[in-house]
Amino acid sequence: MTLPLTEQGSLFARIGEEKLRALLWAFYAKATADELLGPIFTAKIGPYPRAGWPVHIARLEGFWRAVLGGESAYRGQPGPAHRHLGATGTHFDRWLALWEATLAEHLDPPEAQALLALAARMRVSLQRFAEME
Ligand code: HEM
Repeated sequence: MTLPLTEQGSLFARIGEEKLRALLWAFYAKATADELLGPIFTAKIGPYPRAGWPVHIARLEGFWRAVLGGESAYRGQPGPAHRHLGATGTHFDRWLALWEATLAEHLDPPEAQALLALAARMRVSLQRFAEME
């Protein structure tokens, strides 16, 4: 992403693997319980926290490690993964609201703010893919 590498590195270093993992599980607990987002996630990944969730969260952990400057084996393509889900701007608004709430519960304000800004920036291109025919 566009933060300088040193700053990204320090973000992952400051948060640490355990907090990042706990944050992701907590976020997808909220997302799957949400009346708007839940059905989309459940249809694709299965009932939280079983079915495909441990694998999906491990994948997202790799994604966020890469974004935050940690070591990562993530080689996915987040854009295409959002095609044909039926997700619109309303879904992305809700996603970001739940992300913001989870960040506030798990991280200190500077890290929370940084992870919110990163997701808000990525939203633009992910939503473009989501709304492709
Ligand atoms: C800025 C907001 C978002 C970010 C940063 C994000 C990030 C990601 C990432 C990194 C993946 C993994 C892609 C891969 O397989 O390599 C993913 C998958 C997925 N996302 Fe999102 N996402 C966002 C918004 C949404 C929204 C609004 C929805 C709709 C409810 C959604 C639904 C999904 C689903 C269902 C998958 C699994 C796709 C599959 O396995 O085929 N995401 N997301």
